Amino acid sequence: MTDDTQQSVLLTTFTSKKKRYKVFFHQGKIIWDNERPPSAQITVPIENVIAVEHNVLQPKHPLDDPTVDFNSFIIHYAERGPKKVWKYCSILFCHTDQLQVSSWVKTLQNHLQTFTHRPKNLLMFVNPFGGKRNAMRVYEKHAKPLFAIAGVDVTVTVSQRKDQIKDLISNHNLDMFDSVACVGGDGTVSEVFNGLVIRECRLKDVDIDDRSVELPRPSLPVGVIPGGSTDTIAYCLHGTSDVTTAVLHIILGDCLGLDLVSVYNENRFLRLYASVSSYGYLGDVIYHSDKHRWMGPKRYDYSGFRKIIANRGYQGEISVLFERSELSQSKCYENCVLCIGKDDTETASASDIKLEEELVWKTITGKYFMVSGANISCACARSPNGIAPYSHIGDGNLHVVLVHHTSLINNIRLLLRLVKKSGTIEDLPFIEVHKGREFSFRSIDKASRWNCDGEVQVEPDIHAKVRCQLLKVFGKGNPSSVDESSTRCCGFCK
Ligand SMILES: Nc1ncnc2c1ncn2[C@@H]1O[C@H](COP(=O)(O)OP(=O)(O)OP(=O)(O)O)[C@@H](O)[C@H]1O
Repeated sequence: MTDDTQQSVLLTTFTSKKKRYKVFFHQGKIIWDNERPPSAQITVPIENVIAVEHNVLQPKHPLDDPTVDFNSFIIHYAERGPKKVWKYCSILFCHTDQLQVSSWVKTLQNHLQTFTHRPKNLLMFVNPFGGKRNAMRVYEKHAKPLFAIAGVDVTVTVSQRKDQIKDLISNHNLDMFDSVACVGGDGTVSEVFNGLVIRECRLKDVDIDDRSVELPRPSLPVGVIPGGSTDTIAYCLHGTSDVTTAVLHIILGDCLGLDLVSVYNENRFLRLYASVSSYGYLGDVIYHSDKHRWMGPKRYDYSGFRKIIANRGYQGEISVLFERSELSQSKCYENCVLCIGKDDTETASASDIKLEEELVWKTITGKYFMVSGANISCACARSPNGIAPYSHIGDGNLHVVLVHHTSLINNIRLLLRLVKKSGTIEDLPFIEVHKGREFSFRSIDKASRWNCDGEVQVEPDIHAKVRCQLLKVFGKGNPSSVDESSTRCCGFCK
């Protein structure tokens, strides 16, 4: 915000729904009294305002044109509600003096124009196949009207096949867009992320199969609107899988740097993932449940039950490139200092040089129920703490979670712990967690598959490497709720 816009002051008494309001605008905040008792004030930071416009009166006769009412204006804004959910709000103010109204409209619109980080031309992908197969309805009902109010020009593409989104993004000219978004589950988000990075490598002539190269950062930020079955990525970015919250974050334009993990076999690049790659139990579940998609999200319960009974453990050798520093028990919340510290490329590379010296490989061999490389906590509505509660979205590390082969009872304890609000799976005695930058896995004996962002990856022997904040995503991060911050607060985020 420029100094001029920061300094502007407005004070006018307006009417709204036959009630008089003293409305004040100063230092980037619009303030008015609450309509209903208790008589508190409503304060809306200009950063949360979506649009300001003169009111348009709808004609009494359908054949007449709507008319602009220069005596009233509407402020459209976003407000954080309870349970981490944001909601859309609006208020209409009227005044007998048109000059008063136009002065407010002009001043506020001038402020909004300084928010150049907000998307104007958005490329939107909708996956009609994922989740409950209602992504198009979700878009039409919850996203389209808000984008229209915000004046975002949205170009919608409905995917027709698996990998189409990835192919379109990686091979087409996207110069006319300033951002990309999707409505879908983790598989759809993963296609968008993979498409953008593959495209950037093509444009910058970077050999993506060479694990040692720095992968170039795509410039377009990505919006993630949940429309799948688990929606882990959306949940971890916003602390909720509420659609309106995700849409409002795209409109408001705040961005976070998200780590991505690149996965290779011995010779070439396989894919990038954003949430988790799991071998063993969850690999078996995704492979089995993919054949029962007709069941919808219930397929995970069905396959989960079948595969927990059938699990006999998988032998494997895991090597982790890890930091000597301790595994910090800090959760990743909004304004997380640990992630913000990695935001600046220069700072990141300086600390990288320092840390390179402290990085060491360790190798562990054993029999496992499940092996996971979690890039984020992987919390979702079903699992409020996720598989790796202390994994951060942009700190350049992943958490390798090893669940040792044990009894069926213990496996069930693990699943119950995953769905519980309190406690984490790390408290269980048969779980081992290693924080690292890279890991590789080699299967011994009978092999399972990997479940990468909810997609089947058939090659068992892989190498995975975290790419620190490779992408910008729309969001503010997971807001900490009172009970969470009072139990185990992030030492870094405080
Ligand atoms: N039109 C389509 N027909 C068939 N498959 C599609 C189509 N569009 C996208 N896909 C594929 O659908 C798969 C599932 O999508 P997605 O991951 O979004 O939903 P989900 O699996 O229900 O959700 P989640 O991953 O959150 O559990 C992805 O692999 C995606 O590539």
